[in-house]
Amino acid sequence: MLTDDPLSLERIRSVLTRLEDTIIFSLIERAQFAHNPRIYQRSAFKQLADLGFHGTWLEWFLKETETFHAKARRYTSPDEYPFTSDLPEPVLPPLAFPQVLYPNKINVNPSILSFYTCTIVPRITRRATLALAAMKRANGIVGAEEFEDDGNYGSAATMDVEALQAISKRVHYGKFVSESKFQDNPGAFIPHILKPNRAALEALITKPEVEQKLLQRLLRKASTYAQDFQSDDVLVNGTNGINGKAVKIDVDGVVDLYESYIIPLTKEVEVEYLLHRLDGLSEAEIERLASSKS
Ligand SMILES: C=C(O[C@@H]1C=C(C(=O)O)C=C[C@H]1O)C(=O)O
Repeated sequence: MLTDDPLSLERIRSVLTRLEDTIIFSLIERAQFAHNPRIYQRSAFKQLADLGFHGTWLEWFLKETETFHAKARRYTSPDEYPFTSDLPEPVLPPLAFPQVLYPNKINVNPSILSFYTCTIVPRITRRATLALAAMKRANGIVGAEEFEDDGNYGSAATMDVEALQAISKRVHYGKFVSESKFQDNPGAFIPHILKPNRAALEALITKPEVEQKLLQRLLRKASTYAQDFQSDDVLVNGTNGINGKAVKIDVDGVVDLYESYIIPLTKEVEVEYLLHRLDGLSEAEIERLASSKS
C-alpha cells in the first residue's frame, strides 16, 4: 500500500514508473517529425541572432518556456530542475515544501541535453526521416540534406522540451531515492562519504533486480504503444507523422535510452547527492547519524 511518506521507496518508485509513460509518449510525439538537425545547431537561425540570442533553436525554446515557468514558481519545487541558467524570480512567494532533501545544487541537465540531442533524437526520428526521404525522392527532390528536415521546427522543439522536462524530473528523482536509502541505513553510507568512494556508494544504491524489472516493463510498454500506433496508420489530426501516416516508435531505442543513459545518470545523481549528504554537519551530528538506523 502506497503511503504518503515522501521518502517511501515504494512511493518514489511508483513516481518513476509513472514517468516512464510520460517519457515514452513524449518520444512517440517527437518521433512523428524528422530529425531537423538545424534546431540543435548553434546560430543556425539568423532570426534568433537578430534577437540577440546565440544559442540553438531548442535552447531558445527552453529559455522562453522556462522563463515563464520560473515566474510561475515551477523551479521552487524540489523535483523540478531548469536547463536554463539566470531565470527570473517567481511572481508568487514559493510554496512551503517539506524539507525532504538535504540542501544541494546538483543539476545534471547539461548531460541530459547532450545525450538527448546527440544520440536519442537522431535515433527515434530515423523512421520519420526515412519516410520523408522516400516521399521527397518520389517528388523528385534529391538533396540528401533536405531529407532530415521537414520544417516543423516549432513542433519538434515543443516535443523536445516535453521529453527533456520528463527525463530531467526522472533523473533528478534519484535525490529522493538516495535520501530514502541513506535514512534507512546511514551507517552503511557514511564511511564512503567521509572517505569519498564513488564505487562503494554506487554499489550500495544499485538494485539490479529493480533495474531488470524496469527494463522488461519498459519493453512491454513501448512495444504495446508502438503496436497501437501501427494499428492507427492515419492519424486523426493528420498534422503529425509523415504524409499523414503515424511513425512508430523505435522500441529498442526507448529501452536503450533507459539502459544506456537514464538509469546510469540517475545513479550518478544518487552518488553525487550522497557525497554531499554530510556537508556542513559537525562530527557529533555525523556520529549521531552513524549510530542511528530508521
Ligand atoms: C532508482 C533506484 O536506484 C537505482 C537506479 C534505478 C533506476 O534508475 O531505475 C533502479 C534501481 C537502482 O539501481 C531504485 O533503487 O529504485
